[in-house]
Amino acid sequence: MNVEASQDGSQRGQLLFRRTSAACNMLSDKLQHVRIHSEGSTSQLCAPPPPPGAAAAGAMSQDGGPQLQRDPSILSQQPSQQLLMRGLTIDTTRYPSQSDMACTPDYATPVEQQFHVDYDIGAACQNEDQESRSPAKSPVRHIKRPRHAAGAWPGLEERESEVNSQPSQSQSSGRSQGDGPSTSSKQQTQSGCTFSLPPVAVPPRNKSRFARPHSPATFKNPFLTGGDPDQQHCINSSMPKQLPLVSSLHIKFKVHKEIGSGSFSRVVRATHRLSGLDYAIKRCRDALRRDSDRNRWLQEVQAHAAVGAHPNVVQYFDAWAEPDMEGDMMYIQLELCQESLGSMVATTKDPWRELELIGLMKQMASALAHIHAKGMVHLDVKPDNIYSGLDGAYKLGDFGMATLKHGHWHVEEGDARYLSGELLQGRTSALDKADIFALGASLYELASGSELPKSGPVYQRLRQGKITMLPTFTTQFLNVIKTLMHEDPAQRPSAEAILKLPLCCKAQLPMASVRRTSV
Ligand SMILES: Nc1ncnc2c1ncn2[C@@H]1O[C@H](COP(=O)(O)OP(=O)(O)OP(=O)(O)O)[C@@H](O)[C@H]1O
Repeated sequence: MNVEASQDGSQRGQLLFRRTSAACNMLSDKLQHVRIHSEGSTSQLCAPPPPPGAAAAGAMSQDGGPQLQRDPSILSQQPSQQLLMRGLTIDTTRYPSQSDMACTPDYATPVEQQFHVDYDIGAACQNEDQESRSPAKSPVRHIKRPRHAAGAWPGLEERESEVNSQPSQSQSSGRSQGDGPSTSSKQQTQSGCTFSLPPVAVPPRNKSRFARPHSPATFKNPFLTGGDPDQQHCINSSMPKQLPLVSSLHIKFKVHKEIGSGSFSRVVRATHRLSGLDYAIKRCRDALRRDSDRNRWLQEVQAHAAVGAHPNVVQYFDAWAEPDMEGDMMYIQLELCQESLGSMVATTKDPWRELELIGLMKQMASALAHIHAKGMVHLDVKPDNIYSGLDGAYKLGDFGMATLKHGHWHVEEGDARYLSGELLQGRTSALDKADIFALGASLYELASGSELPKSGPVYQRLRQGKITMLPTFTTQFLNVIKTLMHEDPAQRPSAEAILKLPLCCKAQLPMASVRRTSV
């Protein structure tokens, strides 16, 4: 160490700073057993005696770190075995002998101030080039330290302690003695000073401790594969369960208010945290415990997903299941719509105009034509399941009853008010026409402004296609409704045929007339 300074007291702080930096150079890099000449005497830097002697003579610095002291009386002694500085172990037995040392006298600093070492050597070593102002060329060879994220891998501490417990490498190059930045967390200086680098991120060895959970099952969607009945029921209670700490719903979405509920589900408006888009998230009312309930939900998801995108179908986006203490919570992420026509009718008493209803018929026929073309049927068409979309179109939703047109699956009965006569009799040969009957019944309900009966003579008459004439509607329109509700399913037009009816062709799509309410 080569320090030149006057004895001017104002420069002592600077000197101390320089000395500190220079000491860092020495300690981190090269030998350094330092002899200091001061006030005509020679003293040797050494470690304080180990405990219990350490308790005496201010062996510890204020922050608890050990403090190096001058001890002229031990000039002739061998250096102590270790210097302990801020957790760094400096093995002084590896130091060169005193005769190897080249030290520069320090005439400027009072003895007490010299080498009051309570700085962080590791940090100082990193800044060695910036900090040191010694005119002597620094013999430090730079040790490249890999950038890392400490603790980036679980088990890193374990790995680090493994590395640190290895025997010290011999002093030689000043470069890392390890096998590359990915494995070595210990560095040696030329002097043999050994200090630990912060741990380098390496994958854990013990993979079993970090084994991934089972991958969930991947289901075949029978609505896409043509309806192999064996594929219909796939979810069962033996699926692996892992209770999530936080529901994906709250991880992925900011949940706002509930916007609706049905017999099986609750629906909330939620904002996707990443995209900022709003969705309707449909969640089962209670955790599902029975396989039959899980499969009913799965069938709805698969049917809705298989339908794909259509401007008059509520868009399906995603679905997931989360194990719960009680069973399984199921979620479906859907296009957000305004309220359903059913609840709109209940809240606003405005009668529907013919043009509005023709527009609705046309859009629902388009949705059904799309669904039927996919070989599927909805089987739950009703005002409660028709939504006015935010884009100004009507949307058919709720595919909980959807099934295959020509499948041999069990057909569940939908809402009795919209159920066709043949389904009541258990005839399922023309399921697509049951959707057409339900559409006719829905239009008639909106036109009449009163709820359809669930039973009784009027109920039976409607199943025979006998409807009451409504004065505010044209005969042409009412005849179309009568045809849709024809007793014989074969006499009902297909969804495609409805779109070609003169009434629909004449009418402009009254998209702007979609009744809007706030979500
Ligand atoms: N995509 C959506 N956008 C806005 N609101 C929705 C949406 N889907 C459903 N809702 C609201 O949630 C309510 C319940 O939804 P849905 O009818 O699908 O549930 P459900 O349990 O299947 O009902 P159901 O009793 O007919 O079986 C609807 O009446 C509607 O008010």
